[in-house]
Amino acid sequence: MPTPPPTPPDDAPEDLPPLRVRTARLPADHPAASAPLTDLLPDPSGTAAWLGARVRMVGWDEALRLEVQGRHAIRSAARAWGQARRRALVEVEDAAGGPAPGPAAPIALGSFGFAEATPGMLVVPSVLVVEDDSGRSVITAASGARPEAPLEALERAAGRRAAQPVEAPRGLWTQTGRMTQTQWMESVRRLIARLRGGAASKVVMSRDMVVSAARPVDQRHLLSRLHELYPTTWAYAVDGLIGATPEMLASMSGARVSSRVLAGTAGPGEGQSLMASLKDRTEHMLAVESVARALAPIAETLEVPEHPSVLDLPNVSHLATEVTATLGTSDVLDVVAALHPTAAVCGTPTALALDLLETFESTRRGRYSGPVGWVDASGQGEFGIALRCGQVSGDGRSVRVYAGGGIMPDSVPEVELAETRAKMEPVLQALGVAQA
Ligand SMILES: C=C(O[C@@H]1C=C(C(=O)O)C=C[C@H]1O)C(=O)O
Repeated sequence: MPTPPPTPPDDAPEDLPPLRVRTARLPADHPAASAPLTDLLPDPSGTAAWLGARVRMVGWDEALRLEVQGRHAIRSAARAWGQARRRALVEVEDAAGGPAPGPAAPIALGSFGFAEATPGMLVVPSVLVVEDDSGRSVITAASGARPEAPLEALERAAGRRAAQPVEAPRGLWTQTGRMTQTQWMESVRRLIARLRGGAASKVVMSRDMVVSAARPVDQRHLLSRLHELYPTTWAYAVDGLIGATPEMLASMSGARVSSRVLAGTAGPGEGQSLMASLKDRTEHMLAVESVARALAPIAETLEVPEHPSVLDLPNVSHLATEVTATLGTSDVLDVVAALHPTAAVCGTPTALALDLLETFESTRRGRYSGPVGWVDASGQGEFGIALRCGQVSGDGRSVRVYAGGGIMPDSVPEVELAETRAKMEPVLQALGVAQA
């Protein structure tokens, strides 16, 4: 299906046709009701997905795309989505059982750049299958015209899928990214010297590498492998950015928001050494403070646990703190705009860290370490931080893999490099390729 041209959000309002939406609950005896969600995706590319504990969704084709960029990108996305969702015309098919619980149609998936200059987007898929603990529903959407009936759209997708079955990538090779590992450690060493001189408290330095493939990588394979291997994370796919993040920026439900802050990393099962490490506890505290500070002006209540806990993952362990708040707003995008970038992915103080990144980090982050997630018709939603991910190129023949770590005055470059290698592992493992 053709992709509609991007809509400039600031002129999005009245003269554009409203989004039309149809939504139907998937009957329990429908074949698509029990298949793994990722098995419903029809094409090797164009995958849109969010797979987490609260809600899971997969989508394809595009009914609406709102592109944003610049200083207030996330705020303009919030405004444009506010207009689009309020004007949307929603038909609930088979409303006998009442409106479906969980997220309300229409739903957009979103992904924003780490840097202001990087374009970000909200996308409403033409077909979206949504699952929460109460069951599955199918939402179809179109701009202007009446969308296809939800169950018919599923059937058509099954035909496309049969013609293009999921394939594991073959013939992969790895290449260095913008810096070799040695160059990166040298840059970290110079940054540490600056931090010791008082230039900032913490800076999160990232690096990248490239996995190339003889034939286009099937996005469905990458997504479903990440979800299988890292089932306690949030697996996501938006516009070719595919990953499995353990870090929640903002999960909004009613006026309550929760944010899982991560900072401080060690090998799997080594959480106790993190709890005992002054360097990691300090690094973690800076990240928690940055979230608490961003939420305070918009919070009616704010709860920040005194001590972190340990999050254990197959590839690493992290110090983790769950910050919760009750807010005056109920729009997750407003909260995301207030929070990004946190010290977990940027540093402390933010402005000084950004300046030091200009000098020492050559990675073009794109949407890696930016917010990624979904927002529904009432502004509820979840946005994680796009970590443990790769950006699939337009032709599918390469995946740029990213990872970073918080650098402190007492960091050791070799240890930081090992940490980024461990953080690249999920995508490499899902693709089936060894570390360089
Ligand atoms: C920057 C990344 O991870 C972030 C940095 C961490 C750290 O420095 O200890 C831990 C978790 C994330 O907040 C990444 O995964 O690329």
